[in-house]
Amino acid sequence: MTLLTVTGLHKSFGGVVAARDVSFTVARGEMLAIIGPNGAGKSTVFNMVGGQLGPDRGQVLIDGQDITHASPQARFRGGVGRTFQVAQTFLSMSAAENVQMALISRFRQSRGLWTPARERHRAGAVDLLAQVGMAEAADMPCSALAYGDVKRVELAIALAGQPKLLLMDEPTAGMAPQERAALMDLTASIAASQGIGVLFTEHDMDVVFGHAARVIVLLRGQIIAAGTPDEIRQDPQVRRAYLGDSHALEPSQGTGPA
Ligand SMILES: Nc1ncnc2c1ncn2[C@@H]1O[C@H](COP(=O)(O)OP(=O)(O)OP(=O)(O)O)[C@@H](O)[C@H]1O
Repeated sequence: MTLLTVTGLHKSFGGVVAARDVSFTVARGEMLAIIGPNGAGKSTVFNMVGGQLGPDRGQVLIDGQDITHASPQARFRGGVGRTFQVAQTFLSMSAAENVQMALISRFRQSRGLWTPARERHRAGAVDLLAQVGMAEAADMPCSALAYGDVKRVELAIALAGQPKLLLMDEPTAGMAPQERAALMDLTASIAASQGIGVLFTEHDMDVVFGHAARVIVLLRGQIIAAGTPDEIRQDPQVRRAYLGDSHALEPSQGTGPA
């Protein structure tokens, strides 16, 4: 069932057309990757879905609701969540406290005002940490966690907002190959079991081909191919777009799909 519908998005910066008539959909539970060479327009499209950038024309619908001109905050309330980079996690706070902060912010108007801050949403936070395999580390400061574990906490923080659509910008940047596969396997299984659509940008082709259900390829602002990882890997136009870097489309040894 379709969750996100993007139709005819267009954006130019001066003379540069960064996105040209971009249309695609994301279904509930589906992992969709946006790829393309440097400057292809990935961030531009991603930010028009997230609300950080307004399109010149085109439309973004979530669950049939037109959010084209909604602020990032309004989109968040409408079910568009986003994972944030490690810098925005409070490293001195414990894993549980970080997730509690996200829950407090989600429920801020209504509940728990008589509960001491330390206990507020503690159970909910531990439950979310359990979903990402981090319940045991609930009371450890994030600064003491391995990088891959911080990424799991970030995923739990994003899930605290109960997103229908999760936007992940380069989710595995800076991670070791085995950690990348584990994080993306976890994301895919949570997305499938909770019916969350995931839209992600990624430079690592092992992550893309191993974990996306579908891939769209941008070149100079336009979608030149859309399909399953196998279809994309074989597509002559895609291979030409990556010319000079065609090894990028081949799986690297020992780090392929889990
Ligand atoms: N704020 C801006 N002002 C001017 N030009 C911009 C701006 N943002 C993007 N562009 C241009 O739009 C085009 C698409 O950029 P975008 O960042 O979306 O590509 P990308 O695929 O995300 O690239 P990368 O993989 O290098 O991050 C590029 O030519 C870029 O220089």
